[in-house]
Amino acid sequence: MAPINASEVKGYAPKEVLPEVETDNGKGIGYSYDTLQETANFLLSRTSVRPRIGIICGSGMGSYWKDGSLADHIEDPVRFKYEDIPNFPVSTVEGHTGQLVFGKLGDVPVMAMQGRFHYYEGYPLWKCCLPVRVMKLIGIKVLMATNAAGGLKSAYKVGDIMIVKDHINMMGFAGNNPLHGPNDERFGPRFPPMNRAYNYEYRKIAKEVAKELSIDNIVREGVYTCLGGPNFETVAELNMLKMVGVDAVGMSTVHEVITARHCDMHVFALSLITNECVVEYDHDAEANHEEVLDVGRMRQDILRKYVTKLVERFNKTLTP
Ligand SMILES: O=P(O)(O)O[C@H]1O[C@H](CO)[C@@H](O)[C@H]1O
Ligand code: HPA
Repeated sequence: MAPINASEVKGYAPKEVLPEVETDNGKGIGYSYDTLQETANFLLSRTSVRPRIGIICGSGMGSYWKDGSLADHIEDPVRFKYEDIPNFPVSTVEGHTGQLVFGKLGDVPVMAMQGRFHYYEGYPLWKCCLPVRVMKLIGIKVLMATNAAGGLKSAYKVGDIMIVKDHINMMGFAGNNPLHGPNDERFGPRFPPMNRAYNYEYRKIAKEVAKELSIDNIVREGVYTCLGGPNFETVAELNMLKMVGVDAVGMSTVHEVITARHCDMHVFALSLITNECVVEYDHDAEANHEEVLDVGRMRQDILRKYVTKLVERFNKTLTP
């Protein structure tokens, strides 16, 4: 039988368009501390902003809709396209602009990622989380991760904002973890605890601020899980996740949080519920990325105000 030429198979991406899976020149999994320090030094030498809070803008939040998004409201911005940053991956998902923005949100210096990296794009988890380690090396103390997620808990409505209380690392159950491979103690310990991953004080502040802004009627608290994607879930998969206590489903964040906690950053995370998870068979609705982006746009003003206030409050908890 004649061998199949993979490049002629429909849907096969030729090697040159796939992101490279890199292994630090064969020395191990992930980039070395020194390599990431080079990336941090590159950024620090090109901006005078010294952020202590790093924000990851999820799908439709700060990435896609110009002028109203969080990242577009950062004052005195210094922007770096991902492709211009040494060792950085590039964003390939619609709604993820692909740039780092340094500047001020309210009166707080921040660094925002306008677009994140996902496993389904072809990046290994350690590479999806590389920016978190770079954040650590530039002096950031708090990671605020935002994402778009499907609402699994029946009480959740599209447009709700869920404060993440905890996560279930489904990909980790199968041995896929951003910390897989040799451990560099300069980042953190071999066996980091994860029972206090989502900072209790920040969750409490987030509930108070929701009241102050009169958005407590749409702010919830729940458990997030990340699946590998890129397909949305089957009915059976969603029902299984519901049974084990998942409230919202996405394809990101969990590995970023693990990486941040490993290197002792404080973590706060928000999910914007962009669609209802379909848990019955006799239902016509189908999850789709356009709806995810549309709901991001619908909520961008509220999210921007909420995140800006949270950043101001979290910053007050940090010692000068
Ligand atoms: O988690 P973020 O990046 O917000 O995006 C979510 O939305 C996309 C699916 O529509 C997936 O990338 C999923 O993870
Ligand atoms: O329903 C979803 N499932 C997985 N990821 C998602 N990201 C936004 N919505 C969803």
